[in-house]
Amino acid sequence: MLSDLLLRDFRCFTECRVPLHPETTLFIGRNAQGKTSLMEAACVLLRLQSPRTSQKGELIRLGATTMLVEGTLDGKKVRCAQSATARRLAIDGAVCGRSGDYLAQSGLVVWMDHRDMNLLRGGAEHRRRYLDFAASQMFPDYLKALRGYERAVRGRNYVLKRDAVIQWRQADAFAGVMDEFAQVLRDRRQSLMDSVRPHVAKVHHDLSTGAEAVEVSYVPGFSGASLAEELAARRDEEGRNRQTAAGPHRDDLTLTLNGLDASTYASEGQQRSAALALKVAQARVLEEAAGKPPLLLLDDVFGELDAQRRRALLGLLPPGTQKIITTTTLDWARDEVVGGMVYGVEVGVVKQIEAGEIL
Ligand SMILES: Nc1ncnc2c1ncn2[C@@H]1O[C@H](COP(=O)(O)OP(=O)(O)OP(=O)(O)O)[C@@H](O)[C@H]1O
Repeated sequence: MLSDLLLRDFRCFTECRVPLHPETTLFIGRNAQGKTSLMEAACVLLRLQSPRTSQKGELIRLGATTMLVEGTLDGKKVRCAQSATARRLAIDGAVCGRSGDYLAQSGLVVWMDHRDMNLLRGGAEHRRRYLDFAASQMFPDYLKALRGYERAVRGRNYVLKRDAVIQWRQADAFAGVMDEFAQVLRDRRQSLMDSVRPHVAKVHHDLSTGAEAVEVSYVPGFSGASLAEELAARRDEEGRNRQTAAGPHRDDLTLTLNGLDASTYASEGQQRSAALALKVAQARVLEEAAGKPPLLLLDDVFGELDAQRRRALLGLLPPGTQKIITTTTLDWARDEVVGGMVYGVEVGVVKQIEAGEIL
């Protein structure tokens, strides 16, 4: 459990310390007051990544040079300080030189927001990000394979584009490096989706009327035993297109509703339920893997749902899950957050709201 959070020079916050509730912490405020930034800080602290940006400099408050996020996780002090070029991580005062060591000890996270609809409607990169966010929390070797693969495929694409006559020996050398990483990524993503698939079907069944069947499948971006061999066999195509034709960077997920493509066939409400089901399934699978539920970060999700689906969603989350929720309106929350902590957020300042003020 993350029992408190300190932000210094993070986004619009100069300094802010917030005790968190073991179950439900709610941040309420108008748009652009800093609600999402608070949750983002929790995500950066536990996973060293933001679901909003890959540009680390964006997290640092304008005018400052370093940001700090700190918290108490299961009794341990975790700390992430970052400038535009360097990052310092520490657990209980001991510096962690390698992010892998830090991540192995920091907590698990599932993030849900309105952009989850992109899992259905958006390009394959959104679904690959879903795979990466979960798989990197389940498999210790995943991030190393992902970073290694991404570096190699970037290098190979550069070689394919660079010269009028392609230097195939160089391209093949990169393919050799990609091959091993690609096997790891495909195995882990397949194994993740084997665990996720039954949960998605079940959660979606419970969230909707029960009459619709949702199925999710993993579609690897290469099919044979060796990626290098597959690329060698597609040399003509790569020569024409000047980019790497196969590999995990082409992986995707397909979602069907009653056997039909959910991205085109499903209604908006059905797509929303399918996206929620994917995220709840992620939480359940992470809990199965770790033996304890992840921290759930729910950014303005509940306001968009009708009361029935809201209750259904809350009931489907792993029991005892710690949740941080943001909302612009308390209308829906009066019943659901009884017993939790509620904070008002206004231009980077956070103030606790007492129960009497809510009701
Ligand atoms: N690096 C930064 N330095 C200073 N301010 C920033 C930085 N990055 C973002 N902001 C500002 O922080 C404010 C809060 O943004 P945030 O997304 O957290 O708001 P929010 O309350 O979640 O809004 P919404 O309800 O619209 O999602 C915005 O005005 C944004 O422009």
